Amino acid sequence: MAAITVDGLSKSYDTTPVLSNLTFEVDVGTVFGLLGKNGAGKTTTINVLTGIVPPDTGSAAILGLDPSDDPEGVRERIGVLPEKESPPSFLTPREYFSFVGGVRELDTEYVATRVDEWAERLDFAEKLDTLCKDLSRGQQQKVMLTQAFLHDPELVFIDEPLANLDPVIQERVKELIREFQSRGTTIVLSTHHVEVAQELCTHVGILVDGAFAVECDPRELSDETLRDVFLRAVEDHSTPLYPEP
Ligand SMILES: Nc1ncnc2c1ncn2[C@@H]1O[C@H](COP(=O)(O)OP(=O)(O)OP(=O)(O)O)[C@@H](O)[C@H]1O
Repeated sequence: MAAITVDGLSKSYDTTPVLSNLTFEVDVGTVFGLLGKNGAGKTTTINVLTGIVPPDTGSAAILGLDPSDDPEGVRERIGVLPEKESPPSFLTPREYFSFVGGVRELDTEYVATRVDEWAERLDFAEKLDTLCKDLSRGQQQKVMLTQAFLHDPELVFIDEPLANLDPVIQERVKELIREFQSRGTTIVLSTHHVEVAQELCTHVGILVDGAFAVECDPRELSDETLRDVFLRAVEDHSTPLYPEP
């Protein structure tokens, strides 16, 4: 069963095309990796699928809902960790989670229990009552990851899940992603960490010129790594900065 169906999606900013007839499906319970060079359109894809940005043409179904027609309905059902997002500087993590719990109409005790569990797993319990402006970038990332999963959504979009996290916490986040996947949660992650995508993803799409140049199951690669596949797909032949005279 498909958690996400994307059909002929196109999006331009002014006259510059970013997505061109992008078509794909993500099955329920998949960890789907969205790969591509800087500016390839990964964040734009997530923004269209989460109802933040309207597409020019094409359609998408997210858990059966159209993000253009019912963006609130989509956002209720999914979790999102957007790129470059921080928790509000003027709230503590605990206050922020209570705010998110309120917006998502979650039971107060349920939120308190989930927050304690995530703070324990990601090692930020001692920072729950510190203003977010005084948290490190990694601690802010832990808070943002927690809010994305707080309501135990069926589908979660994460832009760079491991950004700013130390190697110990990176391993714990990978464990958490695997745990959620084994319970049937669908996870879409956009990342430049090709090795992490190879480790975690059950499917990847490599965006080139607005559509997937390659779609594959990285676990099935035998002769080459996902990095090799990526480099071949984007064919990045750089010229020397200082050519031989
Ligand atoms: N609001 C906007 N207005 C105009 N151009 C935009 C806007 N948002 C993104 N773009 C452009 O669209 C292209 C795709 O951007 P996007 O952020 O989707 O790429 P990305 O694959 O996520 O890149 P990165 O890996 O660098 O984060 C870029 O050229 C970017 O400059």
